[in-house]
Amino acid sequence: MQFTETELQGVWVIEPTPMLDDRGSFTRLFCEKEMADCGLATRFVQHSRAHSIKKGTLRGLHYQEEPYAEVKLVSCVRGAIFDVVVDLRPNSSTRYKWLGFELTSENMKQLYIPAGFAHGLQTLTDGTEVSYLISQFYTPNASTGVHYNDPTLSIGWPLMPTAMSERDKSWPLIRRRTATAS
Ligand SMILES: Cc1cn([C@H]2C[C@H](O)[C@@H](COP(=O)(O)OP(=O)(O)O[C@H]3O[C@@H](C)C(=O)[C@@H](O)[C@H]3O)O2)c(=O)[nH]c1=O
Repeated sequence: MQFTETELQGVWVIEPTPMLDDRGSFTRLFCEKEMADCGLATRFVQHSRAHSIKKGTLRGLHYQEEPYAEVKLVSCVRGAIFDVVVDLRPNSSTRYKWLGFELTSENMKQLYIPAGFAHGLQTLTDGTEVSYLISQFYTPNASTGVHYNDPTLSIGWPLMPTAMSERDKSWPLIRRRTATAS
């Protein structure tokens, strides 16, 4: 496995190293030791999977408030997605910066997202399946979000959204959220 930290400190791309032979391949997707050697979390308490029917489906941008903030290890096991992380850490020099990565069943890349980030994705194919390893239990009362089209972020989504939850359409803008908090 190849671990590469991105320009957002704490966000890593993990690329597999398939071992090929006449039968096909064998690919390690998780290694506690290799993760720990990079200083990454290794304890995940839930493994979830999301199926999206249509290309262009948009989910996010989600996170859980402290003390339920999650680390996520995301991969696309069928089809392809544009996977987005947004730095929301109050004291970060890259606060409100975002990055997008193409994760596909072919490239088997995984995105490691630390606590303090919002996460979202858009499907690039029909019939997409996304896998999440998550470090915290799902806590609906702590579960919140940021609007996918927030002008503070200006995320370059690749497609017009074709399907979204009502909840995701109605997340507040960062500016409104900050004003309410202060
Ligand atoms: C996220 C989640 C949802 N649910 C339930 C709540 C609801 O009835 C149904 C669908 O939930 P949502 O609409 O929140 O699903 P979705 O919009 O796919 O939420 C996911 O979005 C991406 C971007 C993430 O980063 C994930 O962590 C997760 O938040 O599943 C759980 O039971 N456990 C979970 O961990």
